[in-house]
Amino acid sequence: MALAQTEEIARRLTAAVPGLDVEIVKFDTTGDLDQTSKLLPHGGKGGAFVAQIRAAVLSGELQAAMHSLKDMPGNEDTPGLVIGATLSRDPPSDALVLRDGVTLEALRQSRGKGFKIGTNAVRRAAYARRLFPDVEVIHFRGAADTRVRKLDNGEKQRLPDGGAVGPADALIMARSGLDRVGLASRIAYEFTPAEMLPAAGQGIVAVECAAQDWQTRKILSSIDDPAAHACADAEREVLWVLNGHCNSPVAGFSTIAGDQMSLTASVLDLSGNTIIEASRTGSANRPRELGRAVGLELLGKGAAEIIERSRPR
Ligand SMILES: NCc1[nH]cc(CCC(=O)O)c1CC(=O)O
Repeated sequence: MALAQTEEIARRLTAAVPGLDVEIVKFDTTGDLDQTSKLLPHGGKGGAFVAQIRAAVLSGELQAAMHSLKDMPGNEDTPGLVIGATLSRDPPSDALVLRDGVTLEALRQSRGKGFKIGTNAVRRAAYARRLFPDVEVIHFRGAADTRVRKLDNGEKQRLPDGGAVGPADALIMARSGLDRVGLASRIAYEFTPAEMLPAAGQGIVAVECAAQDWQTRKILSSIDDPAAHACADAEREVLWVLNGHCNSPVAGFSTIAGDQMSLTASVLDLSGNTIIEASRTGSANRPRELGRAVGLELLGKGAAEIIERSRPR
């Protein structure tokens, strides 16, 4: 998936800047190699996948780095780096993938009783428990195609403690991720934002570069999508205000209509029993202001306490 996204950036750059020579450099991060452990020991999802690549941009070894915006920590900045471009947003929704023989109907009617849903995202797990209160959510990770293969083969997922869970009956995954690896046909159902609010930045590919590398910044600005960038700013401002961490179920999703932007964000506890939501509309030209207002409203409703309870120590 990461390679597909990077190739897309390269395609857009070559189209926008005639004569530009783009070389793609692949990184095997610790996070990629370790498919059993939870991601937290590496410093969280962002820590695992992002730190090594960022160091290469800061040292000048790379001019730019591709990130899924959703995976970039929203509660801390990397000094010296900026997001030089965000590509136009792919569909931000989460999707349900089922093994042969399972139907959405059966899941809904049973309230999930007797079924196992695989995901490693705390936000998807919390929303899954709200939608299907009796379901068992199991830890499931790996590349998108690997996860689907494990589902189809009825394979168990190994856990860091040596145990195993599964097999899964269903998975919840990003629709955009499934699209990018050619598995869109496996989408049995696409959750609406009302059912499962997307993660901040979901579906947006970001290109990061050195703040002082003006030449690269100029080149990247030619592939920047201002609407996606504004949504990214609004949604990430919520994370910033909440000091949200990678183990906290936080969602944030904005849309633009004309000169107005609407932003909804939520904070859940890990069980999905508690949910706090805030929704506002404001000027699309001031996305951070809107993000700040929504974030502060969530704090006013008690979001910080829920977030701190799930913070890894
Ligand atoms: N954590 C992995 C990851 N990072 C980005 C996406 C795809 C969605 C996106 O582009 O935001 C995925 C897969 C998934 O969440 O199922």
